Amino acid sequence: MISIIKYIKQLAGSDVRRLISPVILSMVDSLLNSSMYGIMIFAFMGLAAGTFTFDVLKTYSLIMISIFFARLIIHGIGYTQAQCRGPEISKKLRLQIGNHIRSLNLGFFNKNSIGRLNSTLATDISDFETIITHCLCDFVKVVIFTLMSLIISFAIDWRYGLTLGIIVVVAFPLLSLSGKIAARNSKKLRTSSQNVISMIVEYINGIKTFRLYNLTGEGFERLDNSLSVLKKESTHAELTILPYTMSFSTITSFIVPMSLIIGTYLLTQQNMHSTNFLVILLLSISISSTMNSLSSLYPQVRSLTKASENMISILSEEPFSYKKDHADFNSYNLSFNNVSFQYTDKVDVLKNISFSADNSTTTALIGPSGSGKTTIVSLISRFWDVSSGSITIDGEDIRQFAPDALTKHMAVVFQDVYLLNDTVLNNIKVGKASATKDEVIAAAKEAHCHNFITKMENGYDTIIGEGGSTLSGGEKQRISIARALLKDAPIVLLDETTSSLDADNETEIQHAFDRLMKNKTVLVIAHRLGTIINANNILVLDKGEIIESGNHKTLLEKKGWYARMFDEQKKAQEWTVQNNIQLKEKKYE
Ligand SMILES: Nc1ncnc2c1ncn2[C@@H]1O[C@H](COP(=O)(O)OP(=O)(O)OP(=O)(O)O)[C@@H](O)[C@H]1O
Repeated sequence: MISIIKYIKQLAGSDVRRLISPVILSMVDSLLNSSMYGIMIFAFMGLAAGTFTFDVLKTYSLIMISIFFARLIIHGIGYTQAQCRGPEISKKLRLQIGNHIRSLNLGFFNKNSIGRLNSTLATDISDFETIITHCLCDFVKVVIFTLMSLIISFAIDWRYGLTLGIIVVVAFPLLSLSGKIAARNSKKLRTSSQNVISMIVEYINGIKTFRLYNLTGEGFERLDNSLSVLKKESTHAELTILPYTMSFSTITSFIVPMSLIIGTYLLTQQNMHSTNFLVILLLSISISSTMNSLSSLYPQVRSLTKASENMISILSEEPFSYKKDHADFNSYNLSFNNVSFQYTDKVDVLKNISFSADNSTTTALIGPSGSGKTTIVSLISRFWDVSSGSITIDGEDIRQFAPDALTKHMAVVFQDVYLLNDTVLNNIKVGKASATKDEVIAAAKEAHCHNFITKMENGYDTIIGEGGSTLSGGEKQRISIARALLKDAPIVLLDETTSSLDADNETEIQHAFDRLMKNKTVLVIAHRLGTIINANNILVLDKGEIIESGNHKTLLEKKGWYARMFDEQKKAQEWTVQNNIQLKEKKYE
């Protein structure tokens, strides 16, 4: 239990103080509840002694009514506080974890499955909220009431107190064991449920592939297996804990018959006052039912162990370090200085990369698949940090700046465009939250998406499905170009931007790019060499190294990889044009 309190303290941070008040109110409520039994003893004693007059009855009734209303108010305040503060603390925690994840190196996502993150952000935090909102106060109430009942029972008769004490001492280790097992089971259960979530996410994302390869339904063994494991773990968790909780409940149920036996013995053999006998019976019924509720409450509280560890392990991931929250540059000259980079510890994905990309210039990155082009772009956005060497903007190492501060100066159009499940308007406004509708429309026109947007059911107010599922690849890409145009940032990073655009639109889109790239520091990844002929500098990458660099003319003169590829692409293009002409001629024959 102490470990759970430590976890709550660690996760709630300074807000843990806000939980003290509802916990104290629960304690007071429980103390007042126990005090009713004290008053009952006095009342019964007065009755037996014949001193129970109408005035005494009035006094006792007044006290009882006052305690009743005090309890009502205290319970109401404590309950309301817990109900309000629990969700507030967990909301803060959710935001804290979300913001923390945002500040991490993207390597974190290589190590952690979507299922794990999903389960932590949804289930683990919800469980934490349930514990701090409901279970914590209830648990405190039960413990205080049990302790007070023990004290009262000793006050009535030490032999009765001792009997009750022995039952509690025998029962509590069982409860403690059930808590330990619940904590252990919850580790396995949570891991299995994380696997199931990962599989479901994979299943939904890959539904097309699964359907094409008949992997849906029973055939999709991975999801099927993970569901079976979850079912097995859930059953195992219930069955392993059951003997302990049942034994605990059985022992606590013995309190009433044991009290009856010991009470009768004390009454008949030891001359105990009959009023005490009555109080013993009433008290035993209350302790028995209160302690019984612990059998489900305690394992529930202990199962928070794994959930807390999951959240703490995410929060203890080292975020990107930086010195400055803001980045102000006089120029946007970008420079790679002997940059090497590894995603994992072993393989150098980039080796000693050095180049400069100055203001108002375009630098093109080309090379075979896996040569490191996307990695270079990701390093500039500080998705990752270099393993050695440095990247500078205006002579300043980008590691000095918070990633958010850096990306404010960048407009990025990546290969895999992510669109929000929101209106078209808001999706474009991602580029500039303060943009007016007119500005959005102007950007959409420049990116050649205005026409298809206005043909949609609600125009700019049409909701795009999750991840842009209702749009074609080219449409998604044009919306992402509109975003970048709206942002109008001084550094432009383009990755495979023309790959999903249809041929008819490509020239027009190229104009939009020219507008986007004008007077900017541009880094563009391209596979079609025809689009980068005018680039100021072309870097040819192979296996993480720059094997050639220069402009189109000098690279052709070198007669190396670039010249060979350019020649091949030109021939392929001529061949396609030739084929198209022949096909058209055949059609009209
Ligand atoms: N998140 C990652 N974790 C580990 N390795 C990665 C990761 N992303 C890329 N790599 C590896 O780094 C190397 C360079 O990848 P990168 O995506 O930069 O190549 P690229 O030139 O952009 O390829 P393409 O033209 O196919 O997009 C590849 O070997 C790739 O497998």
